[in-house]
Amino acid sequence: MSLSTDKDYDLSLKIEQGFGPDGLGILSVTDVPGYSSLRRNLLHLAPKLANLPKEVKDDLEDPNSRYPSYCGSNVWPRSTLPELELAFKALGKLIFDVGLMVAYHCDQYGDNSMSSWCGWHTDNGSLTGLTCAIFTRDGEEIPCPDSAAGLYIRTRNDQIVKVVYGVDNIAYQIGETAEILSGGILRATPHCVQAPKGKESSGVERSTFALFMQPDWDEKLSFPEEVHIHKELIPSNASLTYGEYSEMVLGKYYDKK
Ligand SMILES: O=C(O)CCC(=O)C(=O)O
Ligand SMILES: [Fe+2]
Repeated sequence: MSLSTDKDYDLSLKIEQGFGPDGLGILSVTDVPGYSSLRRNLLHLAPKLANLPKEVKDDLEDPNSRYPSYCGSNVWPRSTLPELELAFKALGKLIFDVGLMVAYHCDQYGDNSMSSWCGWHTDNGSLTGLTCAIFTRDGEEIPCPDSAAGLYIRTRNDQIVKVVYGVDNIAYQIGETAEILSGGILRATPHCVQAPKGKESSGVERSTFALFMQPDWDEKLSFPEEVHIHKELIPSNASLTYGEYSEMVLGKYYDKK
């Protein structure tokens, strides 16, 4: 695979083992211009830093940041090893730039392309009734040009499955409230909608109808001990009404971004 970029790199990605389900989860990138010398420059400064007198090194420590804190200010040995800052930043920037290119290639395996029309989510109510969608172009119904497009769900054992049902069927999907009310026996169905891809797909529209069924606004929900959804929002042994629960979830999506 080769990584293309707006920069002047022509990189070949040497995949030792893929990132995929059977891979080791690591890959190596070769032939990055400038990398060898930046690597050597920085790594040879490490023993020099380690061999500085203890009082100098103590000054470089920041216990308040718990040493690796992400948001603390950097501390550089500017008077004793001035070249370290530049070497550190130069190598870091290069690894970051290449990492962005790797991330771009990873995106095709992630949610980004799969959930292109509607991102992964679970519905908030109890059950969602869904019609089978129609596809149109300029108002005329057409067969969907890409058989991979449409609704996908994630099963309990983490399989991604395309949902197929007939035009005369109504599909019902489990929502979060059914999970709560059933004490976790039913599980809210994670789902997303993938847009059609390819040349044939330009101008294609998809229409469907989703009917969300939900408890009364004031109905009390008692949450099971173990909640799988929105864990961070729900205090333990919570007793909230459906309305309070819905407001909390909507707040998470819309207010706290
Ligand atoms: O478009 C679909 O088939 C599903 C829509 C959906 O997930 C939703 O509206 O919550
Ligand atoms: Fe949905």
